[in-house]
Amino acid sequence: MPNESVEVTTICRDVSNSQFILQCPIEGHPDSAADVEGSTQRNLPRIKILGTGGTIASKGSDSSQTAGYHVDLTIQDMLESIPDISGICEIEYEQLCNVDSKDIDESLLYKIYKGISDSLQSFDGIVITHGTDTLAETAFFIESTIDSGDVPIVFVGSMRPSTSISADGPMNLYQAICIASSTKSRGRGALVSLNDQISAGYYITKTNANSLDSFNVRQGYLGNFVNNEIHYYYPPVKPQGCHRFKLKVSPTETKFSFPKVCILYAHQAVSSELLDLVSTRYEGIVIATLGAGSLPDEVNAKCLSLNIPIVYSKRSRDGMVPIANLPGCQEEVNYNLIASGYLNPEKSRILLQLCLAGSYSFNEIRHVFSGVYGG
Ligand SMILES: NC(=O)C[C@H](N)C(=O)O
Repeated sequence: MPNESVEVTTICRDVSNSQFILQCPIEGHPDSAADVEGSTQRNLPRIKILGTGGTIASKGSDSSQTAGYHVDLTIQDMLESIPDISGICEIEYEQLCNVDSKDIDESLLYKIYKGISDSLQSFDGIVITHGTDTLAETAFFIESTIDSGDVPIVFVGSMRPSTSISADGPMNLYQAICIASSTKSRGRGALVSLNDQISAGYYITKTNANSLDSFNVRQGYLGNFVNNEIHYYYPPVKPQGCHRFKLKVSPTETKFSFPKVCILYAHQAVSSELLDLVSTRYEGIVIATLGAGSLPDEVNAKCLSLNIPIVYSKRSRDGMVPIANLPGCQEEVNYNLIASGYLNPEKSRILLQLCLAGSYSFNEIRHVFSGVYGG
């Protein structure tokens, strides 16, 4: 398997004005029942919070507004909305950006990657506040590119803006900080903490556009947060078959970009015309196929005729695309179709981009996807 470094461009980090350190007061926090074993007044876990925006950092114009609000809060504002955590951990925070997650592009993704990588050595846990719409993609990218060792990386967002009645952001943020501070979270990689549940960033999907219980993970939640207690159902574990890519910063470049991969959504009467339209402009294609890899014969034939990797993913939220459902002869040299396994289209897209950035061959890409039972 190739393990070449992926060349990426460096970005200009201008965060010198947005770094703050909250000093831990002498007295411990009376409510600090979260599992932060070993923490003492002098030896609390050090947590880095990286702010990127999202609904958790948003304000509406009145307390009943839950749509059409705007990003407006900094990390500092958000920390003011949660109980005193100075008895639980020491906090340092950095505002990487403040955007709706629809605007998390490759440069911001890389900025988040860099913010996490730079913090791993000096912190015991990292929390990333993020919009929920694309949070799962960022978490997947981070799990695929960063070996965080023991350091938990906890993504958190909210479904209601900060101004709403029963806003969920403060509780979610508080829980994420406790989870990142807990020794129980060590060795679990990228986690997502939302609505009292803890899940693997590699597998989580946003499945509800409105509800507080917006994230779902068919592979199972890893744990739960109840009344300041963190309960993990399993010992520390990382996703099976996750391929780790190494990103390398090239100091000469100024903008981070990835090979272009698009997602096509199949439907009744889908035609190969779509493939004609995009195949000259993209280096790879992911198709949200019908069922478990099903497409009309004419579309399959077009896919096989193109000399770019095409990942067969699925419209169905759950289940998988097995290799056996791919058309054509898989023994053929230059066979360009890949089954996504359990990965949904948006995660397949990121994985394919990472493979293409490393100049992986069709076979090597297939091998990477086989980790999630595709290939
Ligand atoms: N709940 C949210 O965070 C949604 C928001 N549009 C975002 O992804 O930034």
